[in-house]
Amino acid sequence: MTEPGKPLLSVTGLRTEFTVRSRGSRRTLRAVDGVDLELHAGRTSAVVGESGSGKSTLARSILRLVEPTAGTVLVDGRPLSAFRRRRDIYKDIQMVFQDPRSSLDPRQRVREILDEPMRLHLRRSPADRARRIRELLAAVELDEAILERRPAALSGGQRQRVGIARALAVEPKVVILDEPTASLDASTRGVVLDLLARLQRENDLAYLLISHDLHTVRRIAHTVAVMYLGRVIETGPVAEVLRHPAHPYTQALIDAAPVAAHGGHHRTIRLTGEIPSPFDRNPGCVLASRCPLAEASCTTRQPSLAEFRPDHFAACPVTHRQPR
Ligand SMILES: Nc1ncnc2c1ncn2[C@@H]1O[C@H](COP(=O)(O)OP(=O)(O)OP(=O)(O)O)[C@@H](O)[C@H]1O
Repeated sequence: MTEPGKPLLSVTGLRTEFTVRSRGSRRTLRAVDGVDLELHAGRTSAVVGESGSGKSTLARSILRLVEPTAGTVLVDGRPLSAFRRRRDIYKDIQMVFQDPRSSLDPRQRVREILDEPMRLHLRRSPADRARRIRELLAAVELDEAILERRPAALSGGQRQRVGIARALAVEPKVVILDEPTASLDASTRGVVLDLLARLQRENDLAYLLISHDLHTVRRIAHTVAVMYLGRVIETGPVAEVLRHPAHPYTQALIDAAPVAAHGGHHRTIRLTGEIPSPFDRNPGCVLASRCPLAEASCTTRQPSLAEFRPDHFAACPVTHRQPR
């Protein structure tokens, strides 16, 4: 896809497998299956998909919270495997979590929550850190009175602002936003999304937005990758993919949240059944067992991403062939 400049984060062929006990034996579950992704300064790439599609495992693999089985991750051209200690990664890549109630230490006051990442990752004097804490509070529009409070004494929106300020404290290049507004009510959600967009512009941050919500994706993302059972099945600029979804799975996702289509037209796709167990894969397309358009070859050959329209890629030869 045409993007300005060199990528800040580049993921190639990322695969993450878990060995789990199932029906009395040890089996391998492939949660992320050959994902490629690029993030650019000042831009947001979203990853969407149903629960279980592998979005969180992808984020955790990038941060090395789980060890990937294969693939490479480069930050500003430098392989993550070359970082001596895992925590050195967090100087460059930070994460904003879905639920700040569980990701913020309930015993710490906000001042300690914001100071800790700077103590761990930056060599700054206490006076510098205190100045930075004031800057961070102003950036996320919180009052300094909040510094002496603990997370339980904050509203949901205030807690998530603290989570965002903590992520920005070390001046990272890349921020992974894992469902950043899922725990917030509808009115706070919009305010926090606007705040994230402003902070991105001001700091030239690259965001990886993990979400199942196409409204959020449409609001702040520039590009989107749709994941299903560990694979990216469609990717492209957000407006283009939402208006002209190529893959039956993306079409079904949009049908479930019609406002996100933003005036686009596509046939209505009804998938049958549930997302299958990641163990019961056929050698072909990951969607074949649920897809109304599936042909015989879909169960035997795994389709790869091919350009559907300019900058827009989809892994479905059936829709590529059909008149639209
Ligand atoms: N630590 C683990 N051990 C074994 N299996 C796991 C582990 N973490 C995730 N999985 C499995 O990997 C697959 C992908 O899960 P993942 O949580 O990445 O999906 P997701 O798209 O983020 O879902 P959600 O939106 O519910 O968080 C699922 O089948 C899940 O059960």
